Amino acid sequence: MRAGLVLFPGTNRERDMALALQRATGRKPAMLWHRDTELPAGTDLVVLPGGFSYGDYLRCGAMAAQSPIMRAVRDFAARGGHVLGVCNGFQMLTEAGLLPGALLRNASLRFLSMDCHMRVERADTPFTHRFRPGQVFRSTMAHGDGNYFADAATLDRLEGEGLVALRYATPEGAVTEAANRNGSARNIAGILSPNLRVLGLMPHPENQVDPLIDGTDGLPLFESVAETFAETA
Ligand SMILES: NC(=O)CC[C@H](N)C(=O)O
Repeated sequence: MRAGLVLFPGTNRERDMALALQRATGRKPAMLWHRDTELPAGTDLVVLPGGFSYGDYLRCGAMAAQSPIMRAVRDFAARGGHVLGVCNGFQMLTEAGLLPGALLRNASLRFLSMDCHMRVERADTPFTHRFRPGQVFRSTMAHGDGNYFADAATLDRLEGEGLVALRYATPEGAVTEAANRNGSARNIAGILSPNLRVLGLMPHPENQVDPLIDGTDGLPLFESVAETFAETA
């Protein structure tokens, strides 16, 4: 799999993300710069990693969504390309109109840096097929603006079309208010585009890809997308 990892001024999770992709695919991702106007030929997956792009000025992800490379990312997605946005990357995807809704300030108005658990709502997508349906996995949240919001009609459509990929849940898999630390609508942690090829999620699965650091709960996500492109390994 040929992955391209986009760096913006203020991105800070690119090394962890690069390592996660390398572990799953055996290949280093291409490091791309926000001023680039084209993706490398043969790119299978574009990854927008976490951080504080442009210092979170205006709104998280708002300025990144206007950067030159995002035009190429939009075109790539329109041609059916696969895109993964994690945390600040998810915020960019909503700001760029590639996913619906918005990430508002956490309900507590505090930056949250803590473990969380997610339940896999769809295990038949390019990003999740190595999980079992309903599987709960542990991850980490580290954000000030992770409170997923969309109007009721959009939420109903997302649910109706099966585009909610991940929900905050207890370790036992119960979708409760207490498990939803940032206040996201309907406990939504991650959503998909209608063609299932764009995934945005707030927690950081790239934190859990090494048994010696914090376990490997996040690895199936990267292995799923790597397997999707096994033929271009
Ligand atoms: N870890 C991140 O990507 C954080 C995203 C964004 N800067 C926020 O605080 O919400």
